[in-house]
Amino acid sequence: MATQLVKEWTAIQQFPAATQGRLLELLGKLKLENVSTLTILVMGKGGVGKSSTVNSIIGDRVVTVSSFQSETPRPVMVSRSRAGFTLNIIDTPGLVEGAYVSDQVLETIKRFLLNKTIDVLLYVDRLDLYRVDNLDKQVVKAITDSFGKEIWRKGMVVLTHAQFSPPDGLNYDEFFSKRSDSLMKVVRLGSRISKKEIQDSPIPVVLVENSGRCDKNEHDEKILPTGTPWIPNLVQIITDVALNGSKGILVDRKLIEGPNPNDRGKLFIPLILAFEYFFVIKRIQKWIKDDISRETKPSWA
Ligand SMILES: Nc1nc2c(ncn2[C@@H]2O[C@H](COP(=O)(O)OP(=O)(O)OP(=O)(O)O)[C@@H](O)[C@H]2O)c(=O)[nH]1
Repeated sequence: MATQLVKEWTAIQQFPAATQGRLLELLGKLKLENVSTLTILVMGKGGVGKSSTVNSIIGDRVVTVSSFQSETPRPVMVSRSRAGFTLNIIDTPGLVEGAYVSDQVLETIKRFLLNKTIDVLLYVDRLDLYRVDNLDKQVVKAITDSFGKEIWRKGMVVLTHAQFSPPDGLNYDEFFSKRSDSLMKVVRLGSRISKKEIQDSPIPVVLVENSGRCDKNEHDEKILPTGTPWIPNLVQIITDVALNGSKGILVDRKLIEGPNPNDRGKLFIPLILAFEYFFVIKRIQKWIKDDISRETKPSWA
């Protein structure tokens, strides 16, 4: 297995002093809790801003951002170390091809993750969209089927394009809450997590604005329309999820080669055949027999 190149996280110095200070504070908090490595998995549909978010967190253009569907559908892990702490971020290709979740892309991601432990899952989508549909549910379901329902205990929803003005004078907070509610519903349905489980351990929804034209505060930090500097806020919530007490997800062979949930139905095939035999075929045979016996024979027979 190729050794992962861990570079020094020098790009952290590109952040304004206030952001840098906050990030170092958060890394210190993780180290205090004996967490010296953090592996973040970034997943979602294509073009939603996964790679841009990875670049924003690192503070450098470490992965390619494209307005078009990426040409090399392979996951990439970026590793950076700072003061004895290692941050790994795994960027993955969009999960949707055409109108379906691509099994091939999923398989590539699973193989790439073999023997890695996922500490945090960033499920990325855009804020500036109005609808969720069955495909969103299928994407969440595919992640759940691949890594188990527990992955969502380490999950957070990241909404890009946060510097967006809702139409028709709609209130920003109201728009955000509607969008996050509808996405959370999809996450709940696709992950088979009950309402109660979500209430007990909510999945955080975090806003991100990767555009170079993002507004800044007086400390030169990129801010959300609400005024919150979003990079420290995002890393703060990543830290909270990392330290939330649930175990990280170890992607081992058993997990990726385990029973394909799509095969589960196959167990019922003998039962269905037996049902068909006794309740359908037998019944039809009986009807035919009864019909023959009831038939009046013609006089010449
Ligand atoms: N305005 C704005 N544009 C963004 C934001 N995030 C990403 N973009 C743009 O959206 C396009 C797609 O971004 P990517 O980061 O490549 O998206 P992706 O999800 O990694 O895409 P795939 O690699 O195809 O899966 C690029 O043109 C980005 O510049 C954001 O927060 N705000």
